[in-house]
Amino acid sequence: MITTKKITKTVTTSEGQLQILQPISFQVKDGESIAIVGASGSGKSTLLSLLAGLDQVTSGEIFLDDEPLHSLDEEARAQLRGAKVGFIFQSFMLVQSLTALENIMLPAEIAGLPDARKRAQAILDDVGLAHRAHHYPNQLSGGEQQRVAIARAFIGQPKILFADEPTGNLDEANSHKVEALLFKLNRDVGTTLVLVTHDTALAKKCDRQLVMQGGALSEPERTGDAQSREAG
Ligand SMILES: Nc1ncnc2c1ncn2[C@@H]1O[C@H](COP(=O)(O)OP(=O)(O)OP(=O)(O)O)[C@@H](O)[C@H]1O
Repeated sequence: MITTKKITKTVTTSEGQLQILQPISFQVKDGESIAIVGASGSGKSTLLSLLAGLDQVTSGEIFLDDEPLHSLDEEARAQLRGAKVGFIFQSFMLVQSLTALENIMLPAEIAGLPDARKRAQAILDDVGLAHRAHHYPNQLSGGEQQRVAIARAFIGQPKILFADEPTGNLDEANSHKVEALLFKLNRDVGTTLVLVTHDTALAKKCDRQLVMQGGALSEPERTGDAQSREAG
């Protein structure tokens, strides 16, 4: 689903060029769940932005579902994101002037999918919030807002979902609900999951962890859960 070949990122600062990602190569299989972990400033969010096509690599190659992201311009990357990619952010990023239902319908309407309202209602039901359809984001708790954001990300049935600290703003109970939902959708819809997280419990539930250190990837670490699944 994702292949990166020696991707790097260099930014221009007032003190000159700064390489924030060293050459990084790895693969993510179809349907896999991956946690990108590492200390603050190690380059996790930068890597996620490149993988999701939100930003462009300085050098190297990235293939997303066989499409060469590195050679696409912004418009083509936006088109690819619209067709195949879902996003979830720590800060939910819901449109405050739209209800929960309308927020979920929005990407389906933009994509011109038929029955946007019906689909949105069904998925709102899936995330356990049918009774909140006509509430605005500021009338919902953080956990509820993140479940709306997950519903919005999944309405287009993305092949791959990127999440930056999806449980970062949530208490333990809500984190568990959001986690359960992400892995349920990963299983049921077959969506590949790529998460950046500081939450070690969430990272351990993924098939694999990619550990970032100083802008580079240290050896991928096998998770206990994945190993015991294999053993069992
Ligand atoms: N546009 C930029 N200009 C200069 N430095 C940058 C830029 N973007 C990122 N950096 C630096 O690159 C490094 C990696 O940043 P990044 O946000 O990817 O780290 P992170 O691992 O996601 O951190 P955190 O866990 O704190 O969110 C940091 O030292 C950051 O300050």
